[in-house]
Amino acid sequence: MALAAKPYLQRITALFGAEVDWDSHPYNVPAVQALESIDFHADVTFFIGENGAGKSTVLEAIALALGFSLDGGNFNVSRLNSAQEQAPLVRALRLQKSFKFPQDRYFLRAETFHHVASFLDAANDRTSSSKASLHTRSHGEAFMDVMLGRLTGKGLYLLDEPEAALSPNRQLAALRLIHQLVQDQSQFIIATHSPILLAYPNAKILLFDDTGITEVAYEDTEHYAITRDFLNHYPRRLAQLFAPE
Ligand SMILES: Nc1ncnc2c1ncn2[C@@H]1O[C@H](COP(=O)(O)OP(=O)(O)OP(=O)(O)O)[C@@H](O)[C@H]1O
Repeated sequence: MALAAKPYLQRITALFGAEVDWDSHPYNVPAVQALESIDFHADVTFFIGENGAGKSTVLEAIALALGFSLDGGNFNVSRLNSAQEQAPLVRALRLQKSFKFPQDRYFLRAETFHHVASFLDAANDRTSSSKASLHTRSHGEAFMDVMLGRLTGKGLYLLDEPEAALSPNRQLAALRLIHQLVQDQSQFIIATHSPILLAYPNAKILLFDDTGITEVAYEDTEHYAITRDFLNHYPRRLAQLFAPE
């Protein structure tokens, strides 16, 4: 049987040393405390969970361990970002990778997208569909430009809440793009709250919560259940929400 190129990132294992202070960030986050290992799906792995559950903390540590900048972007941004601050969790992570390197890599974060856009403008790296400065585009347009224009396939892509900038319609477009890139030998690891993105077929969905990190089925996620219930019954749910105590 031929060896599979994907997943490029197969597994992370956390080895915590005796020096770890479990009372301080990031080790006081329950999902980090419970982190032993994560096996990634060859196509798409999602990190989900409440705000503050630790999704970005773990995704960021993986990104840094892979050589990305904290700000995100590709490896060019990483190399030119000398102010790289090493997150402590990185030191605990061991990465198990495929024999094959991805041809493309990108760490896309809504939070720091402004910095990456500035870097790309300064480098005059305007390969986006608009060919314009990313700063003259809306947040969502610029985010979509990066996804459409810079993710070139056969890649390993880490996305942190990509939906933050995207309309529901653009989230559908992002889903289609993710599918095209998966079919072109790409792997995604995505932290998200979007019930639209989470619908990606056969993805591995990992729920971060107080008990640790567990795999869940799409229709068992709160994202699916709450959104579906609210949209189907929103007048009643609004009345319940706004009722006096
Ligand atoms: N630099 C920091 N110093 C101390 N605590 C931090 C720091 N960054 C994050 N935290 C805390 O760590 C916890 C996990 O944060 P993280 O950003 O990983 O959550 P998240 O699951 O990505 O949340 P969200 O869905 O809101 O983005 C939170 O309680 C947060 O307040």
